[in-house]
Amino acid sequence: MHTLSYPAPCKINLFLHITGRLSNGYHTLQSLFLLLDHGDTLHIRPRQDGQILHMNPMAGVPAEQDLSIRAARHLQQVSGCTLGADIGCDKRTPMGGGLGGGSSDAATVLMALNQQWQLGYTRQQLMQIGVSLGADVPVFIFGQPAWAEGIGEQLSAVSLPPPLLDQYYVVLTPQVAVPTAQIFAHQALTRDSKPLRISDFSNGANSSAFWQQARNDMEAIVCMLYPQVGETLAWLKQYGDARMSGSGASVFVAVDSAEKAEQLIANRPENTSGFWAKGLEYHPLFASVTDGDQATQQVC
Ligand SMILES: C[C@@](CO)(OP(=O)(O)O)[C@H](O)COP(=O)(O)OP(=O)(O)OC[C@H]1O[C@@H](n2ccc(N)nc2=O)[C@H](O)[C@@H]1O
Ligand SMILES: Nc1ncnc2c1ncn2[C@@H]1O[C@H](COP(=O)(O)OP(=O)(O)O)[C@@H](O)[C@H]1O
Repeated sequence: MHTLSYPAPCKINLFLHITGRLSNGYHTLQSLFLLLDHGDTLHIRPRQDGQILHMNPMAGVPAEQDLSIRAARHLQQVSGCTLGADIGCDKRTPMGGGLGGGSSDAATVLMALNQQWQLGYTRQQLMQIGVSLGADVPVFIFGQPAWAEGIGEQLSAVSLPPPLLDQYYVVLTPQVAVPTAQIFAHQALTRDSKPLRISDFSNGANSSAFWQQARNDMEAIVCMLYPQVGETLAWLKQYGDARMSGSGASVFVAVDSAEKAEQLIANRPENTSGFWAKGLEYHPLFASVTDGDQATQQVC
């Protein structure tokens, strides 16, 4: 079989509230995830000998630790499949940027190999397989704008009002990698945000009242520990209601035209990388996974 190419879009968190901490150290949160039409491309070809190999490992990420390789090995293990895969990646999503690049790579590998190895797992099953690789993996398999609870894996589809889907998201990433675990572990992190109800969003997504109470609880700590993030955020706030995505370091703002987005990218502060993108209603691989309750029979 030939090598096939698959997109791995990035995400932004339109807001992120931390509502508590579990006994295993993980945090309960509420967030609104939006996938963007910008991201990595994975190149995947099945192997008959069962090996799973990375064709172009990234500097600083040994193949064994790469989430795309870990996803393929995990899927092989849980399915008992004897096939392997060659995996390559064109990396465009900044690493450690709060844009879920690694998690999206993992999700894309799970969806692609589910097809190539003819495993027949449903969306729900693949999401369960994905969550053990990272809290952010299921949302990419879910594949739609999502209201997230639990550790980020309990997902409900939300229809975003047209302004949120039609806008142009300008995303800037200062040259600093923020370790997610460090921020979640910080003693000064807000962990007691009052839970919102999904109906607050469904009824109020168009109102400024909803957005005034929707923040990113990790933003203050990240800006304190990594001043470049605070500076980039302050710059972007000149142009709208800018926020940080996830645990940073990326920050974003929505503008209403591609021209404005281009202008912001062209004038962005030194030592930042940037791109603009639009929100996705569906992950490009959404239709490749079935929603049925039962998996179809495995042929691997
Ligand atoms: C903060 C968020 C928001 O979308 O995204 P990123 O900024 O990483 O993209 C996610 O919750 C991150 O998800 P993900 O990056 O998959 O996290 P994991 O690999 O599962 O966990 C990394 C570490 O973060 C902490 N962690 C993660 C998720 C969570 N709900 N509570 C936590 O306390 C744990 O200490 C864990 O060891
Ligand atoms: N395929 C991958 N792409 C990006 N990062 C990866 C990948 N595999 C493992 N990692 C590791 O995961 C860390 C977090 O990466 P990433 O998912 O891009 O950021 P975030 O969790 O902030 O959204 C990286 O710093 C890197 O060490």
